[in-house]
Amino acid sequence: METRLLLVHAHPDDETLTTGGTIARYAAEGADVTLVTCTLGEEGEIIPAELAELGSHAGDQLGGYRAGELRAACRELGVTRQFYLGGIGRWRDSGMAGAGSRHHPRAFATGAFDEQVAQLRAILHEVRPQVVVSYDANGGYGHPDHIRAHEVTHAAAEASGAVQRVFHTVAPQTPVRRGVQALRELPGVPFTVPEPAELPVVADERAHAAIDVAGQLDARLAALDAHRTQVSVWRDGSGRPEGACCALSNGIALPNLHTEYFELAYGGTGPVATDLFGGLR
Ligand SMILES: CC(=O)N[C@H]1[C@@H](O[C@@H]2[C@H](O)[C@H](O)[C@@H](O)[C@H](O)[C@H]2O)O[C@H](CO)[C@@H](O)[C@@H]1O
Ligand SMILES: [Zn+2]
Repeated sequence: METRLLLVHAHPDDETLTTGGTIARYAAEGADVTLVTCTLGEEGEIIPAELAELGSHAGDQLGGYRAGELRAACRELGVTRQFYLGGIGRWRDSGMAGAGSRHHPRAFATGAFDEQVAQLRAILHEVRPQVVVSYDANGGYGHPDHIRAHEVTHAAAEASGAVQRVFHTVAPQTPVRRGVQALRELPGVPFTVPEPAELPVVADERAHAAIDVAGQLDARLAALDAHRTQVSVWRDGSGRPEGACCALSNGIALPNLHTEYFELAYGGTGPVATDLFGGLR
C-alpha cells in the first residue's frame, strides 16, 4: 500500500513548528505527503526589522512573502505537494482572537464553512490520504484559524468516507516540560525560557502516537530557518541539533523535541503508538 499522509495547517510555519519532523520522516520513508495550508499568514508579526513594511499595517505584502517561505520549508521537509485551501489567497489570516482582521471579507475563521469543507473534500478526493493530521478542537492554543482548520478537517474527512484516521497534533505535558528544562540547561539561549505552566500542553494520556523524529531535527531546523519572518532559530555552535532552539516573534523559546505527538481523534483504534499508519499496511 502506498502510504498517503495529508496535513491541514492554518498558516505557513505551522506545518514545521508542530509536525515538521513527522513530515520529514514519512517523506524520507517514501510516503506521499500532502500539505494543505488554509491562509497565507497575512496578519503575522514580522521579526526582521528590515521587512517590517511588508506588514498588513503598511504594504500588506506579508502573505506573498510567506508563500515563498513556505515553498522553501516544504523543500527542506520533502513535502510532495502543497495546496492552499480554495487556491492561493482565497482565505486570509484572521488574526489572533479578538483582532479586527476577523471581519475581513476573506477571513478564514469567519468564512463560509460549507465552501471551505467542499474545497478540502475536493483535495481529499484527489489525494486519497489514509491518514489526515490537523489540530484539536482548541486549535492547539486557541487561534481562531487553527480552530476553524480543525472544524473543516473533521467535517471533510468524515464526510469523505475514505479517510481512515484523523490525528490531532498535541503537546503532552511531561515531554514539553522536560524539553523546557533542557533549554534551561543550554548555555546562552537568547530567548525567554518559559515557565512550564506558560506553554499550552495537554494531558500525557491524549498522546496516542509518538513519532520519533531524532533523525529529522536538522531538516526541521532548516525548515524553521525558511520561516524567518515568524521564527528565530538559535544554534549554540556545536553543530548538534540538540544545541538549537527557536522562538516566535514573542521571544519565548520553544522546546526542540525529538518526538512529535498525536492524538487519534477519528478512525477507531489501532497500533498507532509509534506509527500513524500502524496496522494499515
Ligand atoms: C504559530 C502560529 O500560529 N502563528 C500565527 C500567530 O502568530 C503569533 C501572533 O502574532 C502573536 O501575537 C505573537 O505573540 C506570536 O509570537 C506569533 O507567533 O498569529 C498570526 C496572526 O494570525 C499568524 O500570522 C501566525 O502564523
Ligand atoms: Zn498558525
